[in-house]
Amino acid sequence: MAVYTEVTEAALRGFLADYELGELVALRGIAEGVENSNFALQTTGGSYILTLYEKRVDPAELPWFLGLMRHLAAQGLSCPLPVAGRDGVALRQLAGRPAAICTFLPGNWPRRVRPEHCAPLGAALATLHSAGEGFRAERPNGLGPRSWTPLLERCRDGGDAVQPGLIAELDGHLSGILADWPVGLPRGHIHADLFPDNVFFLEDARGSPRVSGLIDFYFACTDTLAYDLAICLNAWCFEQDFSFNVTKARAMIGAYQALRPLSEAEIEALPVLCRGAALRFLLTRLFDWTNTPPGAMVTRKDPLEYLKRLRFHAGAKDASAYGL
Ligand SMILES: Nc1ncnc2c1ncn2[C@@H]1O[C@H](COP(=O)(O)OP(=O)(O)O)[C@@H](O)[C@H]1O
Ligand SMILES: N[C@@H](CCOP(=O)(O)O)C(=O)O
Repeated sequence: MAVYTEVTEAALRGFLADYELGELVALRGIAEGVENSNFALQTTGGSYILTLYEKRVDPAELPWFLGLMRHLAAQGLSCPLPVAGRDGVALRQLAGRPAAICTFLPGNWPRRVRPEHCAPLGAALATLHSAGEGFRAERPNGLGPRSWTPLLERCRDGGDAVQPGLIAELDGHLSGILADWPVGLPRGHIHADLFPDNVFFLEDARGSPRVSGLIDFYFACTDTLAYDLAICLNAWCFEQDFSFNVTKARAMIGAYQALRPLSEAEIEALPVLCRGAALRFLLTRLFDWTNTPPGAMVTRKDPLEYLKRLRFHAGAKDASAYGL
């Protein structure tokens, strides 16, 4: 569930009075999502998304996220555009939370990823990376390699209850990844969570999917560009039995490279970037799994799905495992 904070009609009407969006028609809570409370908002002016930022997002970072989305949208990327109130301010307060209204994007995220989704996704990722150029402010990756040791420490007590021997195995992966982690690769603003549920598609007249929008920029940060590709390889290219689908990977990387060719160093680093990306999602999922009291407002996801991915990457000798 992802409506953690309820909004009364009176509070919403008062909030909307500060915008030029017309009158309230309907507000519907959106069950999907993990981090924030999201609502589909309809006014006489159109359709929007209202987001109330919950405790896991640092309010001090919201201007950076909203600024990045505004920049990307201005570059022509289809992403939510924060809507400003009459005073020009987009980040406001509602029901005791920081809140913003963004434009509504059409399309649906793919419940089942097909190879045909992967080329448009690769192209959208490369477009996002180049659209981010020129947005001056940087945001360090709070979930980058330096965070993984303390995160694993915080999972140490409960981890082996999830799977016996898990912590020792993760200790081994973590030290290997940190030892091999590349430095000096091209950097820029990355999405850092571009999972299928954050990418909307529409089908063209011939039934081929095309990306209609990218959402959920609240993990975005300034980091290694190829690491974003590694996150997508993890999130899009494994089948339900956790076998790796190299056809999907080839399509994704090929379309990415058509817009932003990878350097030799980036290609060489791909296996360790993929290992790191798998470990990052494993650790945050494991943390939520082991540290979330029953009834808390966090949607838990299975950490072991990422252990299977991590083992695949650990066995990859070089980038040929990804079809390169
Ligand atoms: N700009 C948007 N346009 C259309 N739907 C959106 C938009 N933003 C969010 N949504 C809807 O809200 C859901 C949750 O959004 P998301 O940003 O992933 O939440 P969270 O940050 O809590 O994980 C999405 O799956 C989608 O259905
Ligand atoms: N993609 C992450 C969880 C973050 O969820 P989101 O709804 O904010 O994309 C994972 O799968 O662990």
